[in-house]
Amino acid sequence: MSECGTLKEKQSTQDMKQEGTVLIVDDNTDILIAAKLLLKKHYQQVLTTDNPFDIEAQINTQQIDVILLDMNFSQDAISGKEGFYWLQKIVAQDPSIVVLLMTAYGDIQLAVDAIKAGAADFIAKPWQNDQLLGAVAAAFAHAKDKQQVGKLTRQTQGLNQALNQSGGHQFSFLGQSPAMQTVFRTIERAAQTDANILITGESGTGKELAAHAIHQASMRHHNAFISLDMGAVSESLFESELFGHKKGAFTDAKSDKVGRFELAHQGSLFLDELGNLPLAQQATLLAALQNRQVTPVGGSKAISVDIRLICATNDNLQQAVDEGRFRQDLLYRINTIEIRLPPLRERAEDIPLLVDYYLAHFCQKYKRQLEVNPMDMQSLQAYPWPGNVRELAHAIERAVILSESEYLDISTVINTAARPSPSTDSKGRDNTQITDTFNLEEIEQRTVRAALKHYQGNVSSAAKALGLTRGAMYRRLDKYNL
Ligand SMILES: Nc1ncnc2c1ncn2[C@@H]1O[C@H](COP(=O)(O)OP(=O)(O)OP(=O)(O)O)[C@@H](O)[C@H]1O
Repeated sequence: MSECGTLKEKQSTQDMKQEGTVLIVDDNTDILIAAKLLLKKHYQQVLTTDNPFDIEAQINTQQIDVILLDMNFSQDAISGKEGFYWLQKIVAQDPSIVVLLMTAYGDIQLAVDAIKAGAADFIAKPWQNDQLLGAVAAAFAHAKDKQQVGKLTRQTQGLNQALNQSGGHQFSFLGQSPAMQTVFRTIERAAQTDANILITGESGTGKELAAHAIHQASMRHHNAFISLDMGAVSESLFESELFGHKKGAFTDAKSDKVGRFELAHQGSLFLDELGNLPLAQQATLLAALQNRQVTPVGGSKAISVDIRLICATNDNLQQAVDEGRFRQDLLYRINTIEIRLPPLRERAEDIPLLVDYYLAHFCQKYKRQLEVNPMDMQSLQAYPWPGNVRELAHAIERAVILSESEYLDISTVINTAARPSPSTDSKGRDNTQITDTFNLEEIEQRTVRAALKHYQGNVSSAAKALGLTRGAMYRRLDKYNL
C-alpha cells in the first residue's frame, strides 16, 4: 500500500515537472550537487558539468533551454572574466539558450556587465532556494519565447523563399469532362483525410494545381503548402533542402536553414517529379516518412514533423519498381490514394472552357479584345496537345500577342500538320476540317452551321464570328436552308 503510494507520488511529481533541460556549469562539485537536487524536483532534465569546455558538445547533442553558469573557474579568480568568455560562446552557438550567471562575489557592476553581455540574470552564491527557483522559472519562460520567435523567424524566411520560387500566380483548376469531375470528387474526399496522395499524369496535365487543390480542401489549408521539385535538386543539396542544415555544416552553409519538411509542419509537403529521385535518396526520404522526424544536416537533434505528403510524377512508378529504379516500399508509403490526371486529348470537352479562361486571362494581361472563331475552336479541340494544358495556355498567350484582327489567330499557335484528319476523330464530333473537300460552297455551309452551333443558334453572334453582317448571314441561312 505504502509502496504503491510512493510510486504514485513519484509519478505525479514526474508529471508536474516542467519539460525542458537545464545545464549547471560550475567547478565546485558541492554546488553542482546542491543545485541539481533543488532543480530536479521541478525540471525534467538537469545536467551538470564541472568543465566549461563540455558546454559546446552538450548544446550540440540536445536542446538546452537554460544554463546556470559560474563566473570564475580558475582557483582564486574573482574577475568573472571566464564567465563572460563562456557566456559569449554560448550566445554565439545558440542564441535561444537563456544564461543565468552565478558568482560568489556578486557586485552590482558585474551584474550589469553580465546582463549587457547577454545573460538574463545574475545569481549571488550562496543562493536562497526561492530566489534561485524564481530566476530559473523566469529563464525557462524566456527561453520558450525565444525558441518560438526563432522558429517563426526561420519559418518566415523559408516561406518567403518558397513563395518567391513558386512565382506567386495561381490559376483556377478547371474541367467539365466526366474524367475531371471524377478527379475533383476524389480530391474532395481524399483531402478530408491525412492520407498520402500520389498524383500521376503526363507533363502539363495540372498535377501541381491538383496538389494545391488538395491542400486548399483539407483541414490544413490555414498552414503552409510547401513544394519541392525533386528533379531540380542536386544530389548534394537534397538533404539540406528537405531537412535543413546547421550553420557551418558544409562550406556554403553560412547560416541555419529550415528544411522543407519543417516548413510544411502542420501543412502539406508537395514533392514534384518524384520519379527522378536516385535510389540512395529514396532510402533517406523513406526513413524520414516512416519516423515522421528529420535531423538537419550538421545537427544532432531530431525534429518531429506533422505533414500531409502529396507526390507527383509523370513516370510510371510501378514500372520503375519493376525495372529496379524505384523502391517498392517507398511507393507503398506514398500512394495510399492515387489520382490520375487524364491527358487533354482524352477530354476535348474541356478545351473550350480552358481556351476561354486563358484567352480572358491573357487578353487582360496584354490589353487586347479577341474572340475565337468557332471553326478554330473545333480545330483546337481536334489538336492532340502533347504538352497538355501547359501547351494550350502558352499557345493562347502567343496567339493573343500575335493576332492582328479581332479573332484569335490559331495558325500561329498550333502545328496544322499535327491536327488529325476528320476520319481520326473517334468521338464523333461535328468536325469541320476542310481537308476532305475543296468545294467552297460545301465549306461555307459547314462553317455557317458550326458557327450557329457554337453560339447556340444566336445569329448575331455567329455572324460576328464569321465576319458577316446580319443581312449577309440571313442570306446564307436562306440559301442553305438552315
Ligand atoms: N485543369 C486546369 N485548369 C486550368 N489550368 C490548368 C489545368 N491544368 C493545368 N493547367 C495549367 O497548365 C500549366 C501546367 O500545370 P501544372 O504545372 O499543374 O502541370 P503538371 O502536371 O504539374 O506539369 P509537370 O509534370 O510538367 O510539372 C499551369 O499553368 C496550370 O495552371
